[in-house]
Amino acid sequence: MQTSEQTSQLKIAIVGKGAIGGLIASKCQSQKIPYQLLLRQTSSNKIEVEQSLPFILKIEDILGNTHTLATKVAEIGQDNNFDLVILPIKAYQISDALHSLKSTLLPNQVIVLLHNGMGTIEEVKQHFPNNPCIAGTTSYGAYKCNANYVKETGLGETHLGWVTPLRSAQSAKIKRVLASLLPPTIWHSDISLALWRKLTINGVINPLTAIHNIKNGQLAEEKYTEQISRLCGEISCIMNHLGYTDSTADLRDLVMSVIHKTANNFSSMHQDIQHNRPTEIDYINGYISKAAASLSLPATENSKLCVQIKRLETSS
Ligand SMILES: NC(=O)C1=CN([C@@H]2O[C@H](COP(=O)(O)OP(=O)(O)OC[C@H]3O[C@@H](n4cnc5c(N)ncnc54)[C@H](OP(=O)(O)O)[C@@H]3O)[C@@H](O)[C@H]2O)C=CC1
Ligand SMILES: CC(C)(CO)C(=O)C(=O)O
Repeated sequence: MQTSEQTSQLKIAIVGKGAIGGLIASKCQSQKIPYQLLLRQTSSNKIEVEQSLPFILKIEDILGNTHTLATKVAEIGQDNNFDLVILPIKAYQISDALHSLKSTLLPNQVIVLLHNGMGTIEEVKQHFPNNPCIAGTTSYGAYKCNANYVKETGLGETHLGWVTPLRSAQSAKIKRVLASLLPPTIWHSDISLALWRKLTINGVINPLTAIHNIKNGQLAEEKYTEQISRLCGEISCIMNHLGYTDSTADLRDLVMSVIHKTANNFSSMHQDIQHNRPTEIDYINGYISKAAASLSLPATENSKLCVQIKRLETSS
């Protein structure tokens, strides 16, 4: 395959046509970065995927302006004409997507994980031990109104870092391009710390808002204070064993600041439960509980939330 390494611009592939994927596509389009969507066939894109026709995606930006994208598409696993592939999909969807990419992905192609939760880096290392890999997290907000319409609901920031580095001049170019997609972008030499902090935010806000059927801001009420502290305590203990210094108070302050900043949001897990969709609980509190068990540490509060969310998933 001819990559664009020595020639012009990087070519980007985006897996799916979801909320965050749609936002990234619109940023590629506006910055004239060559990109395509890698889709699985569904009733809403069967013709485009089968006949490689452009997929029409409308993006409403934060100012309310609508942009119509006619995006190039390919079926996931059928095309590898790109330098890096971004996976802005749910954590529990990563395994299937990696499986689809397995037969076509070349060892020099970069994998970019961009989702809530943790545990998928291990899946990438298992399936693609030689591929360069970047992991990240974003606090941008986007909502998929229907199969072809994505609304940007909040500007945020993006944290990225190499988990398996690419040792070539291409690396700086990749960093530059990714930094322009969901800015501002903070590059980390150890992305794990940023991922643990985001995991803490999602580990507290997401399950509690889903269980109590409330907006993020309602978690500032005093009746949740002790439980939030206990959850942060368990996570801080794990992080300290992994060499990070964040205390219970540091994590609680971080979570409370996001509760205040996103007071009017319904968390993604709240929305998943309300719409009878699977949640990312296994990759959030489930990951925390497993990490605790592997270090022989307690995670009673996190495990309890897993059980409660699983119950809601099966009853909805
Ligand atoms: N939306 C938001 O505001 C935010 C989301 N996040 C996180 O970002 C991640 C992505 O979220 P979001 O964009 O909302 O998710 P969406 O559910 O909107 O999008 C997921 C997309 O992935 C596609 N997909 C799933 N599996 C595959 C596969 N095997 N092959 C090809 N395509 C696949 C889906 O395709 P199909 O259309 O075929 O179902 C869908 O288009 C999540 O971890 C979320 O928690 C983080 C911050 C904010
Ligand atoms: C930060 C937060 C909690 C914002 O709602 C989020 O990431 C989510 O809902 O998944």
